[in-house]
Amino acid sequence: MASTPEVVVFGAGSIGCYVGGRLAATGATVRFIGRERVVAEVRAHGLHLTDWQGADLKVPAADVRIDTGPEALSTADLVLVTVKSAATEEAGQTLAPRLKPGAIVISFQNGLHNAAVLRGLLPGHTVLTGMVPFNVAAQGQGHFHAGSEGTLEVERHAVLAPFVEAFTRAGLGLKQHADIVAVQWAKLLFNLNNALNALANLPLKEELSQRAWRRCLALAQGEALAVLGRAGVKPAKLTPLPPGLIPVLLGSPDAVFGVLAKKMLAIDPKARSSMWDDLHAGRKTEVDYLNGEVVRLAHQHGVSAPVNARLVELIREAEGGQRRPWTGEALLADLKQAELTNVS
Ligand SMILES: NC(=O)C1=CN([C@@H]2O[C@H](COP(=O)(O)OP(=O)(O)OC[C@H]3O[C@@H](n4cnc5c(N)ncnc54)[C@H](OP(=O)(O)O)[C@@H]3O)[C@@H](O)[C@H]2O)C=CC1
Ligand SMILES: CC(C)(CO)C(=O)C(=O)O
Repeated sequence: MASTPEVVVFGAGSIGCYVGGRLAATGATVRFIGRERVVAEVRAHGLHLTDWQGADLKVPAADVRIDTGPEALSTADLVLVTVKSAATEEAGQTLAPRLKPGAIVISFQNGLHNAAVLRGLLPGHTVLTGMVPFNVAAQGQGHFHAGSEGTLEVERHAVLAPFVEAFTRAGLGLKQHADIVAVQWAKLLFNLNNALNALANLPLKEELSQRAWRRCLALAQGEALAVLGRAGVKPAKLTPLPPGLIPVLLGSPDAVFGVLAKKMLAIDPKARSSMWDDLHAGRKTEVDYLNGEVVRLAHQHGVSAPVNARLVELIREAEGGQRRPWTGEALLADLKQAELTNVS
């Protein structure tokens, strides 16, 4: 490995530009691979990375190495895969013939199986599961803003040692976990809100400030927790409150929630979920990799998950162009009805 390891971001979008941009702005050697639209934007404006706590970093256009082609992969020591889940297989196929021996790959994606998909396509390489806890919104003109807190998390592995300092210097952290599956499930419980946020068509903070939307999330999480219990999966504790108690907190009245869940509401007022981004841009969402995983696990264990199945159905409907103007109350009634009739 060269004295300064080379990091390549595969999938320069919100997460890729933000994480890679902060690494580049603080001295790491980073190259980006992305689509023409993002490449043109970043070449024109450079990268501007801000966060909700006031961090403000820039990489001038002349210093950003970004391309649509995969050439940068051949010299990468570490590849961060930051495409949406449906694009993981194609990403792996692009990486496979180009990575040099010993190159390491981290999947910084939501969902459960992206690293496994990459591992299957990249035998001989160490592929690690990562987790991004914070929200990033693309603001245009190369500006990416992180609207909530958290440090990057990753599966524990000795190969990470040469890279930890760069992530720390960038203010991103790189917390290593022995049980990354537990971390992924804990994150997925939060990501059950992605579908709700997309249907609400509201910023996350506004949505989570309304009890009816929180009660929808409590229903989806409660159902998922019951399925996890049945499957013997214990989600990690990523917040001061254990995962099992979060639905109770979510169900509390607005005034109580506002006081008890200050941290959960410490979100940039404009931030929305990545699923809202996808629906808004007319792209297929990751709902199958989030709520769909709860439905699949339920079926594997001989039970059903009607609330999450209904959310998958509603998001598919919205992907197909049918956008209903949901209120939290109307969706809550719909989800309770799905639970009652229990067809999933
Ligand atoms: N945004 C957020 O706040 C958070 C997102 N995440 C997760 O992080 C992952 C990435 O999300 P996000 O950054 O929002 O996604 P984006 O859609 O913003 O970024 C992914 C980018 O990769 C591009 N891409 C896909 N395939 C290729 C390819 N073969 N070659 C080059 N570029 C490619 C996409 O282009 P195109 O769309 O044209 O295919 C897109 O521009 C997801 O799993 C998401 O759930 C996790 C935490 C927070
Ligand atoms: C950070 C969070 C939970 C919400 O933005 C997310 O993961 C997403 O939008 O996909």
